[in-house]
Amino acid sequence: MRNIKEWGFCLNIWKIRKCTIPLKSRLHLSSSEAVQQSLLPPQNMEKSDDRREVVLLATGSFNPITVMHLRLFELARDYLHETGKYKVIKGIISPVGDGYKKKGLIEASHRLAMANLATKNSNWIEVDSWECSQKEWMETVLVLRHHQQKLANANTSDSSEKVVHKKGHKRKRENSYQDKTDRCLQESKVMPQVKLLCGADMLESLGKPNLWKNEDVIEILSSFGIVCITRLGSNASNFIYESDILWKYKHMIHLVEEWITNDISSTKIRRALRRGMSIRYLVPDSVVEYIENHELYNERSEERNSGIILEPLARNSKNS
Ligand SMILES: Nc1ncnc2c1ncn2[C@@H]1O[C@H](COP(=O)(O)OP(=O)(O)OP(=O)(O)O)[C@@H](O)[C@H]1O
Ligand SMILES: NC(=O)c1ccc[n+]([C@@H]2O[C@H](COP(=O)(O)O)[C@@H](O)[C@H]2O)c1
Ligand SMILES: [Zn+2]
Repeated sequence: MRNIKEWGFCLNIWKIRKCTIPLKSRLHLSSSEAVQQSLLPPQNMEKSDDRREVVLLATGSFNPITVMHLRLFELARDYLHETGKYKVIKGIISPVGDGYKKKGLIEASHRLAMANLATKNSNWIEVDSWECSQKEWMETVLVLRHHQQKLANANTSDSSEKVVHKKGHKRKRENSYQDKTDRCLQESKVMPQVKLLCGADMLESLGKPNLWKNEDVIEILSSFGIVCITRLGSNASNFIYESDILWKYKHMIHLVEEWITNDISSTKIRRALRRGMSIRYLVPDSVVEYIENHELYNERSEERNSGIILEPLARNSKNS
């Protein structure tokens, strides 16, 4: 754990480094002169990338996963990259646990398996089973915190590995001024930010009484941020305008327009399956095959949790 003094130290060094960049022009140095004087990195060194690294986390039922769920990630990544400020390093699909008690929600093991099949060909989207392997349904803010913490842990172990490596080479510089500075700079820059990825209907659900706690919405917005993809039937920008909380944190919401509109939803996929209609090209082929092999989604599965109150509603109305 870094103490306040050390953070202050990092900040000062960062300020000093920032100041060295315009220094080059003030001193009228050529690039090679500046390199010699360590003001600029040499040409053959990798250019520094100031973009904030982002991990996109999509939560939901994925009952079953559709091609639209996968599109959300591609749209969000393109959008964030186009801002020039962010670099998306990973996408995570986190299916909700069975304790969510949504009508028609089939077992998490099947939803997880289908999501794994659907993302098999992606080199950046993965599926995480942590949320759905919990005994009880959990608030989305806890899932975001979990993944942010995981990144923080990975980051810390990365930097200790670097120290071990240096020790191995008998370069015991880790306590030196330069080393501390480099580690501070690396850690504060490298630490990626988890952001919640959702469709406009999920954003609108934030306003439903008893579904989300106000403090959770505030934490999601202020500590993580939301990337929201427009969806037919929802008006995200109007919802942001009408909600005082969302309006206050609108700078933490990235609204992404899907121009190639497509009204695919898991509800419609399940409906088609109940009616014996094809779902080919709406979900990946491997998922179609999995559904057929396991005979998922029928009249009976649609009645699962029927008459049971959705867990967040039950929990929040109990506590209010
Ligand atoms: N066509 C779509 N456009 C935009 N967002 C979508 C679309 N389909 C799903 N999403 C988003 O994907 C996330 C997971 O959604 P979910 O698993 O509920 O899928 P769904 O298609 O909405 O399913 P269901 O019909 O069962 O509610 C949510 O944030 C949802 O808004
Ligand atoms: N209070 C909360 O944290 C809260 C409330 C409602 C839904 N959710 C989440 O939003 C997602 C909604 O998924 P569906 O659109 O499939 O119902 C799920 O991941 C669910 O856990 C979170
Ligand atoms: Zn939905």
